[in-house]
Amino acid sequence: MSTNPTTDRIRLTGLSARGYHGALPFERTEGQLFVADVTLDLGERGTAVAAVTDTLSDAVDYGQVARAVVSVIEGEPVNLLETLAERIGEAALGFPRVVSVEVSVHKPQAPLDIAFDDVIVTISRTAETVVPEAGRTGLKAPAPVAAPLDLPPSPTTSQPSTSPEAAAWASSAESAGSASSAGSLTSHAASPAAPSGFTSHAASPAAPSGFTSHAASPAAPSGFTSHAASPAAPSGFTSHASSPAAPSTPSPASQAGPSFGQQASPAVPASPEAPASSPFGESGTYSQSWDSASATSAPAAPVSPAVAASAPSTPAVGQAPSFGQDPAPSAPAFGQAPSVEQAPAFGQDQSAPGFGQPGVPDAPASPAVAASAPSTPAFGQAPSVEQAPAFGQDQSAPGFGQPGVPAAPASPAVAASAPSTSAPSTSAFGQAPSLGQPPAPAPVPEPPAPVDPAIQRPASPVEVVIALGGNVGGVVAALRGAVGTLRETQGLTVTSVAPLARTAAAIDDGVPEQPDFLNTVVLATTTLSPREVLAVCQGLEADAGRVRTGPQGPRTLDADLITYEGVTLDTPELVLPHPRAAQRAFVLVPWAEADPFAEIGSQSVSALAEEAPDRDGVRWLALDWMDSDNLPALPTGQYVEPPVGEPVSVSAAPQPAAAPAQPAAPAVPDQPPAADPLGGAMGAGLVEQQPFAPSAPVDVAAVPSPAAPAQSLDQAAPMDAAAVPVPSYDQPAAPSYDQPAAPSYEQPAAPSYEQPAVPSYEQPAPAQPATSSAPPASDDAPWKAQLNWNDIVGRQGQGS
Ligand SMILES: Nc1ncnc2c1ncn2[C@@H]1O[C@H](COP(=O)(O)OP(=O)(O)OP(=O)(O)O)[C@@H](O)[C@H]1O
Ligand SMILES: Nc1nc2c(c(=O)[nH]1)N=C(CO)CN2
Repeated sequence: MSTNPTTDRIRLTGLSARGYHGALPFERTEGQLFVADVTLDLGERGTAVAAVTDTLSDAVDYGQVARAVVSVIEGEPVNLLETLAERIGEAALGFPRVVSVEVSVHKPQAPLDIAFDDVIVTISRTAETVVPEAGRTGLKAPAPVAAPLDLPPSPTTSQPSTSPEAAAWASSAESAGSASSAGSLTSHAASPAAPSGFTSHAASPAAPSGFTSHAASPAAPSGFTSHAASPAAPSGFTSHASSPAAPSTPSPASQAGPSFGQQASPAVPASPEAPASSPFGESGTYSQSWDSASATSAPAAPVSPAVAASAPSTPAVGQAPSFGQDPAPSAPAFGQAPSVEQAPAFGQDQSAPGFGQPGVPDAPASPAVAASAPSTPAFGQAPSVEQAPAFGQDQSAPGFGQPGVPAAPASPAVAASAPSTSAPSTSAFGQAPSLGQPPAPAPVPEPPAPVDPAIQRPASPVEVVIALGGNVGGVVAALRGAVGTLRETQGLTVTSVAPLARTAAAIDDGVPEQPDFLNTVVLATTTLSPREVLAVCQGLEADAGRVRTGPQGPRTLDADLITYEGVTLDTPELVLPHPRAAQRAFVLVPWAEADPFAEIGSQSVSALAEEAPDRDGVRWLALDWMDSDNLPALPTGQYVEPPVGEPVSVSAAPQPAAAPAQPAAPAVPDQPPAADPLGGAMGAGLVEQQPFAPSAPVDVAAVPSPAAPAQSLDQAAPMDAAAVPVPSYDQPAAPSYDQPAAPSYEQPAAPSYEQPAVPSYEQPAPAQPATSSAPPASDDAPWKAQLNWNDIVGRQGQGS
């Protein structure tokens, strides 16, 4: 790296946000996680002054750097990681005292069709080497976060320049000015929230000659003049933007031209696709209804759709909506700042790796995901964060600061509320207000502490539901591993593990067919915040080496947070309850098994399960799949279309389901991987099904062993044995699971039958031969092995 190890440096790692970068169309519409590590080289003794004065304005405010980086990630989409890294480098170099920078950009969810941990592009740049991109003329050093974002000055406030925020503003201004390198620096800094007529006189005495700021934001009210725009750009830099992506990334909100005091913050590089294109970006509100956990709940002021959608990139505070709009001091407008949620994260030490996810470094498992995803600075930004750990939550909630659980988001949200509630006589940065700043600001009525339910930890454990599924690779192992990890995750207690369900892939029309899934649901209680639980889920996926080839492509492990007790949420990062869970039998069926009285959105999970469009795709359930040594040899079994016209009245109830075969069923056990029975490729297993012998059809797969019997969802349903030609165990052609010949994923012994090399999902083996009564598996979808129709569960035993 070009940063010099002998010089002073600041490192920010795991800065995470959702971006829409990539060359593939779905990457532009769906977005994905990007993580940045940034090392700022401050030169020799670059921190010395700050260390002596202990004053933020003499330091590089890493909170602002973090926000700037996230703004770039959430900003204008680019094709390449290289470009993204370059822009982040530009943003970082835009800060005073930063002489060079190393940037690593991670794309852990990159659309590769093989398992991988991460894709990382690392660049090193110095101020001199930053090259403006074509089409970005004049944007050499985008002001990372325009200082005005710190300031919610109000035109209706009698003493705008003396508010705490103004003090912070002035502080920032001074910081920027004093830090500015010699030379003319013109900053056309956007000022998203600057109120009409507001003029900042916070010019720094140290501001270099020629430093001129033009508030260029479309939302910047006329009359606003800032002499303290962005943090100083390096020598020779001319900044025309307050935010890297702002000028070229019109967000719906910005285009809507919200007036000052309203929710949207146009100058912020809102995620280009959010809200319109974000899969979860639909307009909506989030609200929270903590029961016992609402120690510091904000007035659940609904967030406007625009805000909710663009929350992560909306510098709420700076908007000063409450000041401009609501004369009431209690200004619930503060409560609407989804930003609040986010601010704290940046004030925190982001260096801590993921929590509860040992071995999953930066990306999804990192608390940074939960903590830093949003870029919205709240209330005076970082300073607040560092002040008040309040939050009213149990900061000692297990899960942090414990072995394997780095203490990262220790006081995540907290501080959000601090700024204006803390001593107003002190600048928001906690600095002595004497450093060229205006006099101590007059006390401003305390707004209610804003609370973002996404990052709020409950005071006492709440129930959560996590759905797990996968259809590529060693899914059984992945699912077991995920449950094991959840059990070990501090702050989370697994209370129940649902049966394992084999389910047909529920995918939209037009999406290529893919192997059946194995799905389950984990019930737990937690003291983690919703975002933290989401981060845990994403860590599970990373642990499993999640493979994704597209939005609905097969995956090694998908872990979704289905419900979090008492919280509804609609943000790009997290929607609660999960927006599609109520229509997904592959979630509802196992969930209902684990908790027959469960509800989602006040509806019975059991009832919804029966109505779900993919209900017929639930092929069987295995109860003790976590511990059983007798899982079906075929994790996804055989697929046999139900006999047409034949009344089927079979359930997979324990007894009949244990009957392993029907005569008509093909004998096609999968080959378990010889070396790693649990880690074998599930997809491969699906495509490599081979008959023992055409003359000895065996239905091994689709039927759980007696030890792990298929579980009828409708056990009360009478079984019409007569209508079901279910062979007995005595049938010689139907080997039981006790038979050594029956391969099992639990039985490492290599199967005796000969198999070709294990094909991969991408390289399917030849289709299985059909039996007399079963339709042949198609060549183009060999995993779609025939389903034993008596393995379909529920529906009064009717297969479909
Ligand atoms: N309740 C939630 N649980 C999990 N992820 C969520 C949730 N709400 C929003 N998300 C976001 O959805 C994004 C995409 O998730 P993921 O890639 O798992 O989707 P998917 O598996 O393709 O589809 P689905 O979410 O329908 O299973 C994640 O980055 C995450 O931030
Ligand atoms: N059967 C099944 N189908 C799916 C599943 C899943 O887990 N099981 N997950 C999906 C996206 O997460 C899409 N479709």
